Amino acid sequence: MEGDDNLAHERNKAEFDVNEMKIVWAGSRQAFEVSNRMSRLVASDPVFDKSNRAVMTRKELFKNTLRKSAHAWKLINELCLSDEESTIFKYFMDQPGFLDLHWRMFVPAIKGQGTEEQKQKWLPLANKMQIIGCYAQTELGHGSNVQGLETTATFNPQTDQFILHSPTQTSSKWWPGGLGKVSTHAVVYARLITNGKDHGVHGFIVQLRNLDDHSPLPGITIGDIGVKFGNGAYNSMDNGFLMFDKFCIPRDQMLMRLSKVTREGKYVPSDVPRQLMYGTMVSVRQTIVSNASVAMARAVCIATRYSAVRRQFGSQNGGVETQVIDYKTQQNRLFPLLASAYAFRFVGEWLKWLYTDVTQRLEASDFATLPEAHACTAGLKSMTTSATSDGIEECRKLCGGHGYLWCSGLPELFAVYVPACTYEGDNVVLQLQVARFLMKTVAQLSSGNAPAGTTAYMGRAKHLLQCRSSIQKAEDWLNPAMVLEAFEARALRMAVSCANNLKKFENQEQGFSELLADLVEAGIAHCQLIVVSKFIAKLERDIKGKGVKNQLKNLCYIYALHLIHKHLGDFLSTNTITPEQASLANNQLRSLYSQLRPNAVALVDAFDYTDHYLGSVLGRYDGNVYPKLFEEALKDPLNDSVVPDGYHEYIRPFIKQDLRSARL
Ligand SMILES: CCCCCCCCCCCCCCCCCCCC(=O)SCCNC(=O)CCNC(=O)[C@H](O)C(C)(C)COP(=O)(O)OP(=O)(O)OC[C@H]1O[C@@H](n2cnc3c(N)ncnc32)[C@H](O)[C@@H]1OP(=O)(O)O
Ligand SMILES: Cc1cc2nc3c(=O)[nH]c(=O)nc-3n(C[C@H](O)[C@H](O)[C@H](O)COP(=O)(O)OP(=O)(O)OC[C@H]3O[C@@H](n4cnc5c(N)ncnc54)[C@H](O)[C@@H]3O)c2cc1C
Repeated sequence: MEGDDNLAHERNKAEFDVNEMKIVWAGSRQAFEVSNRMSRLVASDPVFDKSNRAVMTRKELFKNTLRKSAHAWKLINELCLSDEESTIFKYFMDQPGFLDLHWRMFVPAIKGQGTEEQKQKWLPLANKMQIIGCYAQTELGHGSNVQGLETTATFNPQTDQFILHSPTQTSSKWWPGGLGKVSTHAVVYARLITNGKDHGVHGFIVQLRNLDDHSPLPGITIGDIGVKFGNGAYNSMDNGFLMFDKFCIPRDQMLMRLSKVTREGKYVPSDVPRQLMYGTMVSVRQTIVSNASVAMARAVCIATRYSAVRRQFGSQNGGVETQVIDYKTQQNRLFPLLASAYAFRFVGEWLKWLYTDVTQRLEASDFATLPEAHACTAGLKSMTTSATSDGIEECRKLCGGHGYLWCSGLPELFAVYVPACTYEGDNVVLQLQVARFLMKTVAQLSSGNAPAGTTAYMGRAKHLLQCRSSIQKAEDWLNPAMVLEAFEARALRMAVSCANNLKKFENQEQGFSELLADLVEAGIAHCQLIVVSKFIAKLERDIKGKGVKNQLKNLCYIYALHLIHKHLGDFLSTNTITPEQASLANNQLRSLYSQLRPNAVALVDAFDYTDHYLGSVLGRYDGNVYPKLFEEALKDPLNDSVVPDGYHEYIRPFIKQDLRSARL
């Protein structure tokens, strides 16, 4: 059977309304319409071609990214795209570049931390891209430890200026995207010093380059930090370094919405939590969770379509071979990833709601939910990006040898995606923030304060610490209350176990250091509970379309039960479930895989990705894999000539045994 016949046959088997599922995936009919229109707008424009990124030199790749960015900006203006449309348009451009940092970090940092006057001055320039900005926080010596940054901003009352200085090599800014070659400005984080006193890290708007000829301003040393992981991939981004040599900026360029420095040099501390200074990171972490679902879906779409096209073994007497998607091992690796894509989508929707809610509360000076918002954004960013990076690599392996080809789309996707485990907060460091939050919540349980939000379940500690799962048969694992209770009991017991172990240490910080590995596991268990509970909550909503809810139910329970299987040690060692109940979960999981199987291709079609966005020969909508693999191979520059360059110098001497003449 040809690839296109295979996929047509698969699509005919679907038991649900794919068009309605597309709307559930997008979040609303309007969101679907925008996403569909923007992705096709990008795909139809030859400037956004991505086919030769792997064979471009770094300079070509970078210049091509500038070209694409300029073209995108022109189209956004000509077509008067809304903010929502242009964000999605840039996303489907699928080319990491300075635009990401300008719009996702520089502009939000000014919006969140600038005074009204500062916003009035800087935002119109940034919104029209008359200035281009980046987010310069990380230094050569410190990234995770923000309080350890070394760059100084010393107030000089004589000139009413701050003097920015990099006192050591390790204080050089290192990593900011868009800094190396493009940005004219940056929000720079530096230690504020007034009257010889260090007030800790604060944000400043700093001009870096001359607006006439783009040269660095005197007192600024700047450049790109060099080639990063993978061909093409994130190398389109100019991650940069920056050093200040007593570089002066006016006092009104300190971002002063939170704390201030007066004309006399008096420091006026913030009367709101100083952590609001970290607000830009919280906002980006929230969007990274939604991005995780998109990246996971992309890899899964490629692996699912290819697994339906690919056949190996199983033929008798020359008949058709088995589609590899029919092997239970393939399903056991692939279907949980498909379920994870949907799970991350829905938890991303919820996190967006939570972030909007906390933002509104902060505007009304209600800071009560800030710790929860920080823990959720940090923990879910960590958990979903780790799972997605691993998932993309698993999808590559699911595609066998061809998955290793650049044109499968998976190597580049992995290389672009994997730094999400590090940027915007290292995943271990962020998960430890969740653990701290959990330890505080557990410590307060005896005080009578009922925990709220995502830790509300801890308020039922008495029950959850001693309950035994009442699962008796495999179908019981489709009972949402029973599944939730298992995840709640496991998460609470792991957190309480850490808290009890902490008590054994006289010094709590030392205890925390000793128990770091267990604390991370407790944080992950809590985050997995959030994802499962938000998926279950989604099922309780009104979901339209023939068979759509049924498919989502299957995906939800596949997500939950595969986690039980993967983290069985946690569930058994906390006595949350018995080995027999674990075995029933496995039986149910197998049954769910069989139910999902005929719908697998339609479930990835529901992502509505264009072939342009997928960028994969293996994941093509028409399944026409083999002829296109040949076409791609023939395009490789090595195939430009039949006899390769270097033959006469380095191959012929071997064959003719005249190695003395080889130019080694
Ligand atoms: C195939 C081709 C595909 C192409 C695809 C192209 C698509 C492109 C799309 C790409 C999308 C992505 C675009 C984004 C690009 C991202 C670029 C990355 C940018 C960066 O990385 S910026 C730098 C980020 N840096 C960090 O995240 C640093 C991490 N460290 C910290 O955040 C903090 O320092 C830490 C570790 C959380 C806290 O440390 P600690 O020492 O405890 O800190 P403090 O003393 O300051 O704080 C103590 C107290 O505050 C609480 N806290 C901490 N942070 C927050 C917060 N943000 N909000 C609220 N509260 C906070 C902390 O919990 C403590 O509370 P206590 O109650 O315990 O006192
Ligand atoms: C592609 C990319 C783009 C980036 N873009 C930007 C940008 O635009 N702007 C910007 O300012 N920065 C940017 N960064 C920097 C990024 O935010 C930092 O690299 C990140 O915050 C991690 O910090 P680090 O590099 O100091 O890691 P480190 O903290 O040095 O981590 C090294 C190891 O130590 C472990 N570790 C560290 N602290 C602890 C702890 N307390 N407990 C247990 N383990 C610990 C970590 O888990 C990790 O395994 C970017 C980075 C990358 C890779």
